[in-house]
Amino acid sequence: MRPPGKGLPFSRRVRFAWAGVRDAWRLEASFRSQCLAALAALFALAVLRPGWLWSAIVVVMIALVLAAELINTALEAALDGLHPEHARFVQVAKDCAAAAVLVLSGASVVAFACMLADLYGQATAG
Ligand SMILES: Nc1ncnc2c1ncn2[C@@H]1O[C@H](COP(=O)(O)OP(=O)(O)OP(=O)(O)O)[C@@H](O)[C@H]1O
Repeated sequence: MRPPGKGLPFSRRVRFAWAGVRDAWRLEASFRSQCLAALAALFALAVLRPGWLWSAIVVVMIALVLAAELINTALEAALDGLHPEHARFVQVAKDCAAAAVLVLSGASVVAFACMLADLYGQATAG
């Protein structure tokens, strides 16, 4: 027997995914901050016009950070629901998921700084 929710039309699955984004926005202050930082970075791309390659790198980094935060939120919600009591394995799982977000956030900042350095180098060379 097919599990409920499987084989639904694409539009229904997009609605489920959008509901997940709304839940993360409602529940997680860090997701809201990351969305605002992403908007600021996209605005910077629109103003600075660093070229297709840098734009692609920045957009991919934004997507990775937001996706990692969504997975982190999903893991936290599942663990809190399934095992609300204090447990070492919950701590390890939550801390590792948070570390994944931190690693990607740090890499994003470095990539953005490299883009700015490259643009500065081009501006001062010419
Ligand atoms: N049930 C638990 N058992 C053991 N440690 C836990 C448990 N719940 C939370 N912790 C510890 O407390 C920290 C904070 O947990 P919490 O669920 O508040 O997530 P958070 O770090 O605030 O994440 P976010 O800011 O993304 O919501 C976790 O990283 C973990 O180390």
